[in-house]
Amino acid sequence: MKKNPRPPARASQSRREPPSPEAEASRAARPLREDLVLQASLEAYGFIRHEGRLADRALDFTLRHKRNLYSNERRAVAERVYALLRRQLTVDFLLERAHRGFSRLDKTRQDVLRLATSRILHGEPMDVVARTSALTGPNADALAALPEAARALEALPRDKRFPIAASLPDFLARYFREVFGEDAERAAEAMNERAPLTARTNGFKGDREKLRALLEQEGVQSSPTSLSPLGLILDTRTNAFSLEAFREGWFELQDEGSQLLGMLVDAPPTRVVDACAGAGGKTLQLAVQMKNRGDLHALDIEEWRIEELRKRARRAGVHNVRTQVIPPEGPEADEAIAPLKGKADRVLVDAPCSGTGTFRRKPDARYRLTPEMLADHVARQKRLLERFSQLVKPGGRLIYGTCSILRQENEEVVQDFLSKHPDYSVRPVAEELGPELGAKVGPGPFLRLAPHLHGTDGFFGAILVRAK
Ligand SMILES: C[S@@+](CC[C@H](N)C(=O)[O-])C[C@H]1O[C@@H](n2cnc3c(N)ncnc32)[C@H](O)[C@@H]1O
Repeated sequence: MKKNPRPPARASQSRREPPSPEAEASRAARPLREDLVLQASLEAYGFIRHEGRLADRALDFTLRHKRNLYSNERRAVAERVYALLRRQLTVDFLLERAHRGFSRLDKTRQDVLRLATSRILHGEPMDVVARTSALTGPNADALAALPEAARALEALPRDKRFPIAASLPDFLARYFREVFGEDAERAAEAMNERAPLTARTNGFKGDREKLRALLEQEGVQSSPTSLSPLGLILDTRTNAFSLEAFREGWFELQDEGSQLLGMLVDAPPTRVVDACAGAGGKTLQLAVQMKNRGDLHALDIEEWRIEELRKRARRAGVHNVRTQVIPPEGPEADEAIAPLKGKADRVLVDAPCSGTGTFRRKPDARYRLTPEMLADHVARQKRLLERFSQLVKPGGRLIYGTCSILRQENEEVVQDFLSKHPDYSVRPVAEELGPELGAKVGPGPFLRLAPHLHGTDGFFGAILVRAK
């Protein structure tokens, strides 16, 4: 085979004329052109590690400009970059021990070694990795020294080993230990797994079994989620956005944990506020709960997110949403929401947070987070709860949620709010979800989800009821 065959003419026709399934299947079976995969992986990883770009954007950008890569090669680039991000601190630790001159190598050489080491950690044979990474001399020898470096890691005392083995910055490793105790290793391991591709059935179109049958007709196998009654887990290789069922609004991609948080709202067909609506993941779910009746106010500070929400609402057949872009802080923010004061039966505050529950999907986020940023998140969460609680009418409910596993952003924010608002009390989530499901998502009165226990992203949810 030629090393760099010219891309077939169809490759540039991209979207409107996708390759036939037969052509795609035969390409997927070809061996990877390792030099091209390595080059693209280095570029994307370099953007993330050395320029601080977000992983999904860096990969999008790189792969958009590498039109000559086949789909199996694109997948390999994405998988290898994500796999390395999940193990970045482990890989660096091992290489610093396995290669004496590692820190003096130029960035690209270091990254070649990092990608190679990560592939070995993920089970690829060492000789294949060395050959396909074009490593020679001391750089190839370093791979052979990895098992000894791994033994050195194993020999460290637990508190030193855990952050490195889990690839968590020290302060996060400490919080993981505080939250999960003896289970911290298992919790962190599960955060380093790949997340499932989960859909939420749009109840306006039909039920989950009907959606399952429709997906099967399009060649996509799925299985029901075990906790959310609305979810289906799709084969991760599915390009969900290209499916007819998606285009016709039958489903949205939404993690099962996020679906469970949405279920806590139990929105009646009256007046409901989704205060941090973003692109509307939960807004669309609430619209179904409301049977498209009443007023569902979707607020956010970002115009582009609200614009996306509008598009998704049209596709989903949602008619009761009123969108509003609001200022983030200060008297203007209060003024913007003043007409809703004391009028809402439900207010959902799905607060911006550290995202520590979503490391499966965003493995690079952990390296960006600092204790100072965490403190900023907490301060903002308290301000948002304070502001949006004013919209709850007597007897109404305030639902607070995050995709964080950290107590500081969850229980502590709720406790702080309750200490200032004696007219609010906690409604245990089991009362909302029923005893069977409720028993699985605790412990305690809150929704507390984690990948190692529930197979979902990490989520927190609290229902706070305002006295009549
Ligand atoms: C966790 S995301 C929401 C996700 C969304 N609810 C969903 O289910 O897809 C948090 C959102 O809060 C928004 N936000 C940040 N500060 C805000 C503020 N002061 N007021 C309202 N929304 C805010 C962000 O723009 C972001 O879209």
